Amino acid sequence: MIRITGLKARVALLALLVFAFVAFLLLGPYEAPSRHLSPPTGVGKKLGHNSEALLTGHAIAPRLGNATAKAELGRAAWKVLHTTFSRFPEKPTEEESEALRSYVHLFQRLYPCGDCAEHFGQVLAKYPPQVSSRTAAAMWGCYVHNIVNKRLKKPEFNCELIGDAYDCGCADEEPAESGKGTAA
Ligand SMILES: Cc1cc2nc3c(=O)[nH]c(=O)nc-3n(C[C@H](O)[C@H](O)[C@H](O)COP(=O)(O)OP(=O)(O)OC[C@H]3O[C@@H](n4cnc5c(N)ncnc54)[C@H](O)[C@@H]3O)c2cc1C
Repeated sequence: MIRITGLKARVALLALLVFAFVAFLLLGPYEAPSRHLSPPTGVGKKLGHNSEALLTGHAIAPRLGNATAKAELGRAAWKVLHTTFSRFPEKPTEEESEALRSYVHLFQRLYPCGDCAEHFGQVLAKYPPQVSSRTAAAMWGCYVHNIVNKRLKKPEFNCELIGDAYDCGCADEEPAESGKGTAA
């Protein structure tokens, strides 16, 4: 047993006990922190019922919101890719062909959907980008998109129609303004 002697030590001990008692009254009993982080006040309100999964790092991919975002991203990405091919020169320089090859490989590496990017990487390894001409690039793009379609059990696209399918509306010449140059 510890014996406390001396007036100063007793006063210090008393002060410590009073402090602990006041702290208990103000803060309540001590709780060991939970292994799971709880959302900071207000976060749950903003993020809805997924907030816990988001903060603890659990996958939220199976949820509908995420699947929808993945599909939207895919549609937009394919559109950019196919339209890029449709605007590529029919007779590219070596440097232009190299630029397209790099673009496709970087597109794959940086694609924001990780599992999509991983699978597309395997497709690229088997079927490297065809960059010798606009037609070659467009047909290649159609072919690899069909591989992804097949994997996702989506219908095959008829690649003979690819030529008309991707007109970005970004013609080189500006359309003549109506009324411009006409007699008053
Ligand atoms: C590189 C890449 C990899 C992907 N990998 C995955 C994945 O692993 N898992 C996943 O869930 N999602 C993946 N996606 C998304 C997926 O491919 C679709 O974009 C998404 O599911 C939406 O499909 P959708 O039916 O609206 O049509 P999309 O496949 O997005 O096609 C959009 C439009 O393009 C046209 N089209 C269809 N096929 C072709 C073709 N062969 N050539 C030219 N035009 C065509 C059609 O008009 C179609 O409506 C990937 C997307 C990209 C860009």
